[in-house]
Amino acid sequence: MKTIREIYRYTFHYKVQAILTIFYNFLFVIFNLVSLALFVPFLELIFSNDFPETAPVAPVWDGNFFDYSSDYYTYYMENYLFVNGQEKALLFICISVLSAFFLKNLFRYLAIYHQSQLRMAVVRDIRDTIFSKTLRLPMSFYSEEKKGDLMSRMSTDVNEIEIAVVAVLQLIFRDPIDVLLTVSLLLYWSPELTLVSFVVLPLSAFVISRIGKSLKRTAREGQDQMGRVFSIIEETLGGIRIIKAFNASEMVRGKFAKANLRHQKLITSTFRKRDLSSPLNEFLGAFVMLVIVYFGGKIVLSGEGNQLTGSQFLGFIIVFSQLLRPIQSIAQNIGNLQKAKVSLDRINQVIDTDEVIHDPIDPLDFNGIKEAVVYNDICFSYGDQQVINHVSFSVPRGRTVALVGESGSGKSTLSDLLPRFYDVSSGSVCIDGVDIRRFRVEDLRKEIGIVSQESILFNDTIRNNIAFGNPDASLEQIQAAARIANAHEFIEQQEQGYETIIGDRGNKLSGGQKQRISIARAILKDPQILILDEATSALDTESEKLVQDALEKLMSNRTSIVIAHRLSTVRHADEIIVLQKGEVVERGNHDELIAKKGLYQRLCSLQGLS
Ligand SMILES: Nc1ncnc2c1ncn2[C@@H]1O[C@H](COP(=O)(O)OP(=O)(O)OP(=O)(O)O)[C@@H](O)[C@H]1O
Repeated sequence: MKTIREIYRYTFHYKVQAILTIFYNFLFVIFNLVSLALFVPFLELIFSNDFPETAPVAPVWDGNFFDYSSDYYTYYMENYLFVNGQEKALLFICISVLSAFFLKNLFRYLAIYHQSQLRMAVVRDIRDTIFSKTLRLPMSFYSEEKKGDLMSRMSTDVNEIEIAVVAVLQLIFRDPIDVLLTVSLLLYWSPELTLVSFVVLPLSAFVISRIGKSLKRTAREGQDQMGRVFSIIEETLGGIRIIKAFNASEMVRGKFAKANLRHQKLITSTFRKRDLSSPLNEFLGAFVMLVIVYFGGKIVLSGEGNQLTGSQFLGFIIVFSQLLRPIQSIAQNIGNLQKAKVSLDRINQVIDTDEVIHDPIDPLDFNGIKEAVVYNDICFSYGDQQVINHVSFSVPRGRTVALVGESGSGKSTLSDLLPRFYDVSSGSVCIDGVDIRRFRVEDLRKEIGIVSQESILFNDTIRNNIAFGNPDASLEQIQAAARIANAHEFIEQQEQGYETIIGDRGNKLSGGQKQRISIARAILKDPQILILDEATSALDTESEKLVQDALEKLMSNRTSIVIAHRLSTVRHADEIIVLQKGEVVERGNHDELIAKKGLYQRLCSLQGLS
C-alpha cells in the first residue's frame, strides 16, 4: 500500500498528464466494450427474418441504462432498416462498428501518449533527485563498491519505478473499471452463464499460472547453471598452466561435463514446458469456450422466457473472450508493483541518507584567513575505527605545513577535515580561532583549493576544465592561470588549443600535463588556503620540474597543507608533521628532524635522502 501511495505521489505530481491518461483510458474501455457489444444488434439484424412492416416505436426510458440503450439502438436500426432497406442498414452497422473501433484505438493511443510523457517525467524527476542527493552524500558513500551500486539504483531501480507508474495508472484507474463494466454487461445478458464462466475460468487460469511459474523457475535455474558453466570455463582458461602442471585436465573435464549436462537437462525441461504451454493454453481456452457454448447453447435452445437470444449469446462469447486481458493485466501489474517496492526502498535509502555535514543555523561570515589554521586536539574515526588520535598543529597564514608518514598513517584524513569532507569526532579545526563548523560550508570551500594526487579532469574542453567551478572566468584569466601553471604552451600546441576536448578523465594528456591543468584550475580559483596531495606518480624529470615549479608559484603567499610522499619536495616546508598510526610522532623543520634521527630520518634514508 505504501508503495502504491508513493508511486501515486510521484505520478500525480503531473496532475494534467495523469488525469488525461486516466480519462482516455476510461474512454478506451468504454469504446472497447461498445465496439464488441455493437455486434449483437448487428447479428440480430442479419439473421432475423421478420423485417419491420410498420414504423417501429421509440423505447421509453425505464431507468435501466443497458436496456434503454440497447432498445434504443435496436429501435434506431429497425427504423433505419424500415426507411432505407437491408443493404444500407448493413452498411450503416459496419460503419458504426468501424467508428467504434476507430475511437477505441484513438483513445488508446491518446492514453499511451500522455502516459509516456508522464512516466518519463517521473523517471527524470527521480534521477534528478538522486543525482542532487549524490552530490550531498557523506564521503563514505563514494567508495568504488558504492559507486556501482548507486549507478544501478539510478538505472535499473528507476526503470522499475517507470513500469510501476504505468502499473498504478492501470491497476487503479483502468483495469478494475474494465472488468466491472465487462462483467456487468455479461451479467445483464445472462447471470447463469456468467456464473458458469466464473467457475471454469479460474480453473484454467490456475493451470496456466502453475505452468508459467514452473517455467520461470526452471528458466532461472537454467540461467544460473549457465553462469556456473561459464565460470568453470573462465577459471580453466585463467588457470590452464596449473591445470596442466598438476595433471588435472581429466578432473576439470569431468567437472565441466557434469555442469554442462545439468545445464542441458534444465534447458531441455524449460523448452518442454514452454512448448507445452502454447498448446495447453489453446486447449484450455477452447475448453472454457466450449463449456460456455454448451451451457449457453442449452439456455438459448430452451428459449426460456427469452433469457438469452442467439445473437446475445454470440455477443457474450465475444465480450467474455476479452475479459482475460484486464484480469491478466491486473495480475501482471500487482507483480510489477511488488518489484517496484524493492526498487523504491533502494532509491529511498539514498534519498533519505543523512547528509551529516550541515550548515550551522546561525552561520558566521567567513572573510578568509588572517592568522592561522589550527587543528586542536583532533580525534577522528571511520565508523568504529579510530584513525586520528589527539592531533594538534597549526599553519600560520602564508606558511606551509607538510604531513608525512607511512601509507595509512592518516595524512589524507587530516586534510579532508579542513574542507569539512568529514567532521572531527572530537577537538576542532579553527580558522583565526573560530571553529570551521560555524561557517557556511560553501563559503569555507570557496577559500580552499585542492590539488590532488590524481588529477581529476572531466571529459570537456581544456578551457572548461580550468574554469571548473568558476564558469564566469574570461579566456584571458584562464590563459593567465595556465601560464603560471606552465600549461599554456602545451595547450596552445593542441589541435584546438583551449577548446580541445581532453577525453574521458583526460586520457589524451600525459600525467604531467594533467597535473598542470589541475594546478591552473587552482590558480584561477585563487584560494587563500591550499591542500596539496602531492603526486606519487613517476613523472619524467622535465615534466616534474615544470609541475614542481607550477606548484611553488601556486603555493607562494598561500596557507598550505602539503601531503608529501616524496620527502625531497618538503624540505622547504615551514613545519613537517610526522604521523604514525594517526598520532604525531615528530615535528620540526627538515634539518631538525634529520638531526633527531627518528622516523623522519628513517623515511628519508629509505628514499635515498639524508
Ligand atoms: N573512507 C574510509 N573508510 C574507512 N576507513 C578509511 C577510509 N579512508 C581511509 N580509511 C582508513 O583510515 C586510515 C588512514 O587513512 P588515510 O587515507 O588518511 O592515510 P594516508 O596517510 O593518507 O595514506 P596514503 O598515504 O596511503 O594515502 C587507514 O587505516 C585507512 O584504511
